[in-house]
Amino acid sequence: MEALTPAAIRPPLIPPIRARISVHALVSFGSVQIPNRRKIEVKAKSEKRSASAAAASVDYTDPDWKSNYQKDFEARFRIPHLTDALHDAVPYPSTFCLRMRTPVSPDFAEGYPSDGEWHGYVNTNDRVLLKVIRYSSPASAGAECIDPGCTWVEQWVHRAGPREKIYFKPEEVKAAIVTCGGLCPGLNDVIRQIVITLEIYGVKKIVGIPFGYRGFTDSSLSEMPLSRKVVQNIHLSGGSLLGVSRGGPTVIQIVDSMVERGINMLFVLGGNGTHAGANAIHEECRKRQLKVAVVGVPKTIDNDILLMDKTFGFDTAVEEAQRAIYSAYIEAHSAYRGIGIVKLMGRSSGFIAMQASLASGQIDICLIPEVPFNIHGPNGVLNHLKYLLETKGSAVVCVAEGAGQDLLQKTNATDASGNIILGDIGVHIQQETKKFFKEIGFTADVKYIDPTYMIRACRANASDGILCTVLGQNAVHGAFAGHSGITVGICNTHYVYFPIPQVIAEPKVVDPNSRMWHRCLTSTGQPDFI
Ligand SMILES: Nc1ncnc2c1ncn2[C@@H]1O[C@H](COP(=O)(O)OP(=O)(O)OP(=O)(O)O)[C@@H](O)[C@H]1O
Ligand SMILES: O=P(O)(O)OC[C@H]1O[C@](O)(CO)[C@@H](O)[C@@H]1O
Ligand SMILES: [Mg+2]
Repeated sequence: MEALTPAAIRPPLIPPIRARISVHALVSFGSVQIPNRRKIEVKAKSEKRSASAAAASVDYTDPDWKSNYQKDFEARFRIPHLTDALHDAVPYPSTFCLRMRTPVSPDFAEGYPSDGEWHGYVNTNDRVLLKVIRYSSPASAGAECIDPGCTWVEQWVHRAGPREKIYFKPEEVKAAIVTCGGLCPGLNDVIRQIVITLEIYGVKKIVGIPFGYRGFTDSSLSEMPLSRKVVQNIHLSGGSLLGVSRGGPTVIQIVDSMVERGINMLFVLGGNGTHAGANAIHEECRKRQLKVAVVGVPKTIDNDILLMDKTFGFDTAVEEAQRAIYSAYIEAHSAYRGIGIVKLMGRSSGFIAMQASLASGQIDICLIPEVPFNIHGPNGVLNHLKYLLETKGSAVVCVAEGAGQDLLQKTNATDASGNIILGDIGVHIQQETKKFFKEIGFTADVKYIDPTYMIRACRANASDGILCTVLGQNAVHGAFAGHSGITVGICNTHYVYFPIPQVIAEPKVVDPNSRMWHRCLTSTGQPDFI
C-alpha cells in the first residue's frame, strides 16, 4: 500500500511543466548588477533548476512560440472538474442565492430556491491576470520574463466565486474539514466560514476530522459534527478547533475511510505537504470514479506557497513578530553594549523575517534561508555586530529558522511527515556571539528571544480574518461548482482557483534580487556577510 510520504507521492503529482520560467532563469539572460553589492547567489536551487529546464524547452525561433506558450499555460492552469471523469454528472441551479430559508420548513421540498434577480454569480469563463508587471528588460529588478526579449505574455487564471450551476444536491452532501501540518493563525476562521457557507447552500451533514489525516483512520478519534452554532465563536481563539498532526495514513486508507463515512466533499487546510496529500486523494477518487470534490485552502505561516500574494496567518505573524523585535530592541538598547537576537519561523523561506524587519525598522541584521552568510571572518555577522556596538552602542538581529543551515551540523532527522528537522540557528548565533565577544575581551550583553510558537498560536488579525473569510467561502463555491483537486488563493488582490500541483511544485522563496529584499537591506543597512 502506498505510504503517505513525500518520496512515495510527490513524483506523480506534478505534471511535466514545459515552460515554467521565473526570475531566476532570467538572471542568466543579462547580467543583473546591484549597486554597490555583489550579485547575490540564489539559494533556491530547485526553482532555478525547474526554471532553466523549462526555458530550455521553449523554442523562441518558432514564430508561434507565444501562442503555444499561452495554450500550454491555459492547459496547466485549467481547474479539474468532476465531469472530466464522470461524464454523466449533471448541473443544478445554485442554491446559493442568499435567500433566507426558515428553519421549520423542510428545505427544497418545493424545489430548489432560486433568485432570478440576483446577478452575484461568477461566470465560469471569468479570469484574473496572474502577472501584472510588464518588464522591459530581464535586468529590471525582480523581472519575470518568458523569453530573452521580455515579451509581454498574458497569463490568465480562473476567478473564484459562486457559480450559477452546481454539481451537488445539498441534501446529498456530507462535507468534511481537516486541518494538517503546523498551526497557523486563522485556521478557525476558515473552518467557520466553510461551515457557514455550506449551511447557506443547504448542507446539513458537516463534520470535522480530528487531528489531521490521522483522524481518518485512528479508531480512538471520532468525527466532530459541525454547524453554525458550533463554529460561531471559534475565530476568537487561535489554533484549530479540530486539532492538527503530521504524518498519518496512506491515501488509499483515507479514501477508503471517506467512502465508508459517505464523505463527498473534503476541505483540506494545510501547507504544501497537506496539499500534495489532497491532490493524491483527488486523483484516487477520480480513479475510483467517485463523485467527490477535494478542495484545499493553503495554510502556511511561512507564506511559502507559489503564485499567491500571501497566505492567511502570514500578516498576523508579521504583526506579532513586532512585539518580540520591540522587546529585543528595548533589551539591547537599555543594556551596555546590548545585542538582541530574535528567531522567527520560516523553514525554507524568509518572508516573515524580511517583512517583520521591514515593518519594525529596528533590525540591523536580517538573516534568511535564501541568502548565504558567514558568522565568522572579516565579512561575518560577528565583526559587523562589533562595529555596530562601537558605533551605535546596540544591535538587533532577526534570523529565520531555516537560515544558515549550512553552518550547523546536519542530523538527517525528519518529522512524521518527512520534513527535515532543522538545526537551531538562533541558539547557534547566540552562543557564537557570546563566545566571540568573550574571546576578544569586548563587553557585550546578549539577549535571545524565540517567539516562534507564541506567534503561531495567535488568533488571526483583522486583515487575515477577512482573507480567511473569503478563502473559506470560495473553497465551498469551488466544491459546489464541481471542481476537485483545486485550491484557493489571492492573486493581485483578486480571488482565484489554482490546480493544486501548480502551487506546490516547490516552496515559494524570497528572491534575493527582488525589490523587497533590497528594501529590507536598505532599511537594515547590513552588508553582505560573505
Ligand atoms: N508528498 C506528500 N503526499 C501526500 N501527503 C503528504 C505529502 N507530504 C506530506 N503529506 C501529508 O500531509 C500532512 C501534512 O504535511 P506536513 O507535515 O508536511 O505539513 P504541511 O501541510 O506542509 O504544513 P506546514 O506548512 O505546517 O509544514 C501529513 O499528514 C503528511 O503525511
Ligand atoms: O514544530 P512543528 O509543529 O513541527 O512545526 C514547525 C514548522 O512549522 C511551520 O510553522 C510551518 O507551519 C514552520 O515555520 C516550522 O518549521
Ligand atoms: Mg510543509
